[in-house]
Amino acid sequence: MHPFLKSFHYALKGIRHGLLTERNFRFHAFAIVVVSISGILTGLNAVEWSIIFILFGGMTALELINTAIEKTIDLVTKEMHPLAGQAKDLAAGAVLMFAFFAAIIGMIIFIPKWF
Ligand SMILES: Nc1ncnc2c1ncn2[C@@H]1O[C@H](COP(=O)(O)OP(=O)(O)OP(=O)(O)O)[C@@H](O)[C@H]1O
Repeated sequence: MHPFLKSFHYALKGIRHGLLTERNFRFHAFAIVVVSISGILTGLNAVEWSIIFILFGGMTALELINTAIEKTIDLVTKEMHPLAGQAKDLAAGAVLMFAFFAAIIGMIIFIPKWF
């Protein structure tokens, strides 16, 4: 297989693994479907769709990175260690920060169109 196709294949394997095993990733995938249907029904313009797609990409990418960090820490140590806990909490905090601001942006885009 061509090296480029190989990396693409591994990346798809990672996304598939996330979908099959990570509850949070499945939640984000579900949210993408719900927001996309709402966007179609609401009638967003090109700029609004572009912002929404950036949020979809950012949110799912961050969730996958968070999972990768969790797995790396679990590989490095099975012991309880304050640094391991902090690293996991920081990665989870990064996801939460993005999700919080994504929700605010979503409200800024959708709410004025509904009322
Ligand atoms: N090796 C460790 N040392 C210290 N604290 C840890 C360690 N592993 C996990 N923790 C603490 O427990 C929390 C939850 O850990 P972890 O995310 O691995 O469990 P989980 O509940 O299975 O998460 P998820 O459902 O997202 O897979 C971490 O955020 C961290 O605070």
